[in-house]
Amino acid sequence: MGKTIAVLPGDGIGPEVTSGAVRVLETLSQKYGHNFSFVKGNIGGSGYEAEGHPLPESTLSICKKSDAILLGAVGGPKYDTLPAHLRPEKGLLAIRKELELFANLRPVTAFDALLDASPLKRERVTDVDFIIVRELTGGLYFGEPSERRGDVAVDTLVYSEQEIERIVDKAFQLAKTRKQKVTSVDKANVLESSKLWREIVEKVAQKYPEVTLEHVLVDAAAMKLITEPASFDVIVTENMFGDILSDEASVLTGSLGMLPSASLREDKLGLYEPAHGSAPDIAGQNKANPLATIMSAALLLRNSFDLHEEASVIERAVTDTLNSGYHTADLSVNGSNAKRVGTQEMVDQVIKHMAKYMPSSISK
Ligand SMILES: NC(=O)c1ccc[n+]([C@@H]2O[C@H](COP(=O)([O-])OP(=O)(O)OC[C@H]3O[C@@H](n4cnc5c(N)ncnc54)[C@H](O)[C@@H]3O)[C@@H](O)[C@H]2O)c1
Ligand SMILES: CC(C)[C@H](C(=O)O)[C@@H](O)C(=O)O
Ligand SMILES: [Mg+2]
Repeated sequence: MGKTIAVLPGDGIGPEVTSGAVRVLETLSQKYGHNFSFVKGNIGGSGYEAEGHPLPESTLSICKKSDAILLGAVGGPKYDTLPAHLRPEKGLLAIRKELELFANLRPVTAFDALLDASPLKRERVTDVDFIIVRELTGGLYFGEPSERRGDVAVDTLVYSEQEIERIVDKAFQLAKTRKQKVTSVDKANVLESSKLWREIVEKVAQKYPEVTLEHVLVDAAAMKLITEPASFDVIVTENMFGDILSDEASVLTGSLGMLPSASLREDKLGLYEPAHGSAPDIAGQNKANPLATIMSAALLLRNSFDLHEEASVIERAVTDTLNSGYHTADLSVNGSNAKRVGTQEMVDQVIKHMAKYMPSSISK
């Protein structure tokens, strides 16, 4: 199958981790005879440096012509003095909005090899396997006005019924294929937008009688992620709550470098990126954990290309790599087989472990 993947490395560790994921995808493309082609585009601070804008027109056009998008990360202190509309993060928000990528899926899985890498007790993180469904194109990030008025600053939190309904429906659809439980997170004791959110969740839930629904206020949800993380299946929430809770949830897996994500819309085009940022503190040092981006590539194969076997080759190879003791410096792994390696060596190990699950010659 000829498929085009737009690759937007971005800033900081973005280029290091995306190049690793591209090597993984190239290996699969070759072994399965898929003929993937990769087209690079600029985004974020590097978009501004190369083309004067954090989301250049050329990048948007490449993405619109592609079958899927793989993104690294944007941002960094060297861009802090840019005017607000040229900041790297604006490029990321703009691509999500322009392409209507309203559903951000962030799976949180505790790997056996990393149960002691989390600061929580291993009993607590054993069996952690949930997914955060974060609304991605509404809420405080996009509401107008968002401005300064003298010594006052204003941001606006807006949600329409339709925006809530489509993300909540996505969450229930997913729950049907998993453990049949949805936890809706809001702040309905205070916010009007959350009251509407809860009403719509109740309405959508009626279509899915087989799925158990619970409502949890966001402050309590932040606590429960630590005290009862294995009790969750699908968590659905608005944009900013989802942003904050997903970084918190990453700690259960051992590192922010372990959390992949898929940003989806109604058709097959999707944008796949690690949940982490550009990690300026370790950029360019071959220290970044590439697994979140590699696992995002697996989500790309599953969601945009329906290549489930190929996706599971990646997922099994990641598990085997970790089981063999290989890990990057962000993961505290101490067993007798522990081997600390750099970004590129970690990618090499994943590719090595993929070999045993792939056909030895081109089969399609
Ligand atoms: N999707 C994105 O592009 C995205 C997401 C979050 C933050 N950002 C941007 O990134 C910049 C830095 O933000 P931050 O420092 O708050 O968050 P960050 O996620 O970049 O880093 C937080 C901490 O986690 C570590 N870390 C993150 N990813 C890692 C990986 N793959 N391997 C090993 N360690 C990793 C970093 O070294 C750092 O100590 C900011 O400009 C921010 O706006 C971008
Ligand atoms: C960089 C920033 C705009 C972004 C967000 O808040 O959505 C990031 O934190 C993320 O989680 O993808
Ligand atoms: Mg975030």
